[in-house]
Amino acid sequence: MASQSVTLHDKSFGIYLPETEILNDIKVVADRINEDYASLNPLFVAVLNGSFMFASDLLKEVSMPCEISFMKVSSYENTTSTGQVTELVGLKENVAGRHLVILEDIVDTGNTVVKLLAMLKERNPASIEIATLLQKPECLKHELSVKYIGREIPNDFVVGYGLDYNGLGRNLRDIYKVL
Ligand SMILES: O=P(O)(O)OC[C@H]1O[C@H](OP(=O)(O)OP(=O)(O)O)[C@H](O)[C@@H]1O
Ligand code: HPA
Repeated sequence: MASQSVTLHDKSFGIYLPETEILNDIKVVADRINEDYASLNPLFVAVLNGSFMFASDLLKEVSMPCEISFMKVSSYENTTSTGQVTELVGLKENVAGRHLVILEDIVDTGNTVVKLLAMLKERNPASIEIATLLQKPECLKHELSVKYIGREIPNDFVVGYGLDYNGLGRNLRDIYKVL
């Protein structure tokens, strides 16, 4: 049973999406990916740190042969995007000719995925799509087509299920929003 509220650093958060709903959303995304990539041996590129839980639960529902690797970029301090995406931890795989699916916990301004798309496109993959657990459509600053979206949410800062507030909250099984 999820706690109704949590306090992290100086902020309180109330329950927003229980784990059961998160897992249902992930199953719907995974079913679509299973259909679209049945014979394509996709390479999932999970964006650290936040996407680790989403990547784990999504991959358990993916039924075709596939691979996964991880990249790390960072753009957030406190609860606001700096607009700068830095700290790339690279991908070792040769992605030329591969079908890539970027895995994100959340697309907010879109700064992170736009930068990642540019970095990855330079390496000539056969295709690139984005799968995100959450998207905040009101916050998007880029023309961006996100093919797989678990759920659209309003512009509230959320934590849990991999998402953090200054490092804390990633371990929560459920998603909470700032009160
Ligand atoms: O669409 P955007 O406005 O770029 O926001 C989304 C990104 O911000 C968060 O990552 P962050 O840079 O905070 O690193 P983290 O995953 O380590 O928390 C989140 O995990 C996304 O990667
Ligand atoms: O709402 C959010 N919560 C945690 N990390 C984030 N990164 C972008 N938006 C968010």
